[in-house]
Amino acid sequence: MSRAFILLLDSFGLGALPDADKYGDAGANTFGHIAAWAAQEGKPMSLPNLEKLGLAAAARQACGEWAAGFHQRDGFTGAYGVAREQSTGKDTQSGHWEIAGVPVLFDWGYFPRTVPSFPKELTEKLQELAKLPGFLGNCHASGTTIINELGDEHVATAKPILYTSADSVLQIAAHEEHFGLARLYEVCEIAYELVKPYNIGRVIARPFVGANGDYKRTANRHDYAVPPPSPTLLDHVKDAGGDVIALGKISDIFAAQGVTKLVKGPDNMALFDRLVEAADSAPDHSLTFVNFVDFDMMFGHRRDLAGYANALHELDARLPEFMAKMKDGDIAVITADHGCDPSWTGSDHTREHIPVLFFGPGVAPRALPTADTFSDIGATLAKHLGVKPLSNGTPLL
Ligand SMILES: O=P(O)(O)O[C@H]1O[C@H](CO)[C@@H](O)[C@H]1O
Ligand SMILES: [Mn+2]
Ligand SMILES: [Mn+2]
Repeated sequence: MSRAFILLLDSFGLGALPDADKYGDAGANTFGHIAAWAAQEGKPMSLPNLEKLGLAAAARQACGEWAAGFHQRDGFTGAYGVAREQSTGKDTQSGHWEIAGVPVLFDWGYFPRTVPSFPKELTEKLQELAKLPGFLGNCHASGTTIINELGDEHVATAKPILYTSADSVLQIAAHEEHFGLARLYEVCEIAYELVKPYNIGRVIARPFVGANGDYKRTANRHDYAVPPPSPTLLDHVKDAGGDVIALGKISDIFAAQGVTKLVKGPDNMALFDRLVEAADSAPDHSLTFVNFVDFDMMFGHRRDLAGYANALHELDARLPEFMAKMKDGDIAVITADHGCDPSWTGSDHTREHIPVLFFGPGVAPRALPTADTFSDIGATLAKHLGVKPLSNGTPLL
């Protein structure tokens, strides 16, 4: 058997990158600040399985300090280190594509922090083509906050809520029942075509339900993402005849390029169930790639330290279940795509190192040098699977 598994904890950064000051993120540290908060609260974190793989030692490599409550110096079972981002952004697509061998070296388009945030030509055209009465929002916002602020007016007027963030995104929130889910998707498809000249990475449909100032997003989010500009690890595996199993939002992030099987799940633990199933059934020469989105969406952006810590504990507790399913010749890596420090100002991502924790029956435990690009992860897996080498990155093992 020769299979590969990528377990990506969306936003699980291990400390600011050397260039973080350019992003307003000098000193950001997703893991470090969660651990410090937990220790201060008198309930220090314990992630025995991740720590054994080298998580805490890797975090120390990134930021020079032990995370509060963590200190394992030997007895590791994984090959551990950290990686620096070569892409110019700190967004999900840049992080994932770079891991898969395609760093984003061009600049994404971003919408300014003004109100309105979107160019008039764009909103006018969208209003006309989608036959809408107008828009609400048209600003930078946190998605959960803005639906509660503007939800009543949206229901009353049928004007969708348009917003963006520090990412290269145009997000459209609308009520699933009053506005209609199919209608929201239709508006997003039109918007996806219209944002092309602005070099925007994704249009995201953000359906919600509820009434009277109390609204909640549903699991029917849909991302309309631009495809990676050149072949990624996923394409290389698929081209070599291997299965590429995308769990959670992976298929959206790669615009389905290189994906042979897509499995969604409502939350981290459901996705972990799907991962364990994939470990059982994925064929030889396959790549299984899972994105655990709750870390970012539910806790990082929401600046919820307790929720993030709890989600880490939950994931750590289930790792042995996955490990028990690994077969000879399998390799897995635990990593992330960027940071989203829940102690940081604002609600956006933070520019950080990501963890690189390789493990599996044939992986000799060791410390790895800091990787200069996330692509070293994909390059390592391409080598392991014996597929065409990636155009970026050097194998770490
Ligand atoms: O505040 P919400 O809507 O969750 O937005 C977040 O989700 C988007 C996509 O991951 C990012 O751009 C980020 O801003
Ligand atoms: Mn992300
Ligand atoms: Mn995010």
